Amino acid sequence: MISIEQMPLVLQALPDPVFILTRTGKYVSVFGGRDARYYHDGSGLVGCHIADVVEPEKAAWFLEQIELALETGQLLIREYELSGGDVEGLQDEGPEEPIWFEGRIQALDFQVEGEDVVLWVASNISERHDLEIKLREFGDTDELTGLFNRRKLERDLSLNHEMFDRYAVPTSILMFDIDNLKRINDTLGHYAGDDILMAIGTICRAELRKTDVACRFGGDEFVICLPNTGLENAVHFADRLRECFRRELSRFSTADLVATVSIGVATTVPEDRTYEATLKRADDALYQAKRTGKNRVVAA
Ligand SMILES: Nc1nc2c(ncn2[C@@H]2O[C@H](COP(=O)(O)OP(=O)(O)OP(=O)(O)O)[C@@H](O)[C@H]2O)c(=O)[nH]1
Repeated sequence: MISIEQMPLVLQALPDPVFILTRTGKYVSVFGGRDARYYHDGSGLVGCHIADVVEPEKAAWFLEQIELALETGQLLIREYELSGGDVEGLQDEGPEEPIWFEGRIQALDFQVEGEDVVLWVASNISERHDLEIKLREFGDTDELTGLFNRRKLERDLSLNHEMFDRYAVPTSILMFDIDNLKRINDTLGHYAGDDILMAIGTICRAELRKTDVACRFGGDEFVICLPNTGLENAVHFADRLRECFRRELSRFSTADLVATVSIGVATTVPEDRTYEATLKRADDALYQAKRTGKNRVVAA
């Protein structure tokens, strides 16, 4: 057993910093943080309030988490970014660059100066965070829309083409492109264009079946793969989707600019030797939809 006198030495030796914070955000104590590769020495914060040393938006977020931990009594685990420069009162030791932290926050069963308190353990997870971002790049998801990316689509289309060759199960492909996005970007700004792309993702998630695969093919072009669906049903669905986009995207329209989509539809036929052939026919149909006035569906 270690003695009560040894306890402070143990706490000081902890690699991750441990804060005791009151409900109103006062730093009552700071222990540990000995891993100087990762942390600024937080000892200068004792006696300060979060709101006095951290910029207002972040301070409000910290106070919310403390409140939640006290209310629920549960262990809260939160990720956040903070750099030494975000906190006044830190000495100039520790890393310069912003750090991603995992905070583990737990209510304590005692009060300090008449206030409820929490224990806040802050671990540096920057390396893990960078790795997660890299993994996402190699993954199947398009970051902006949350839809699948081209890599995933091509795998699925290839698999579905095999199903067609073996069992004659047809797959339909919808290829669509936002109308007039260039002018919308130029008029309303690139962020408005991004909002439209994100709205496309949301609509697809709401309208598609679990077995359908929607992906951002690149830029403002999207592809939806409908397994086990013939041409007639695919065209019917495409038209419903086109109308849904027209309705939902109307909030981005101005007097002389409408955000709609044009859709080309193709279904596997025996002449399609590879999925690329079906995709090419969908692309040609999309081109026709654009040429004949936009905001329409054309079947290959
Ligand atoms: N905001 C935003 N715009 C993008 C993104 N990716 C591509 N674009 C823009 O989308 C436009 C697509 O070009 P086009 O398809 O030729 O232009 P369009 O105005 O949609 O023309 P039509 O398709 O003929 O209606 C380009 O101006 C790109 O810069 C993106 O991630 N965000």
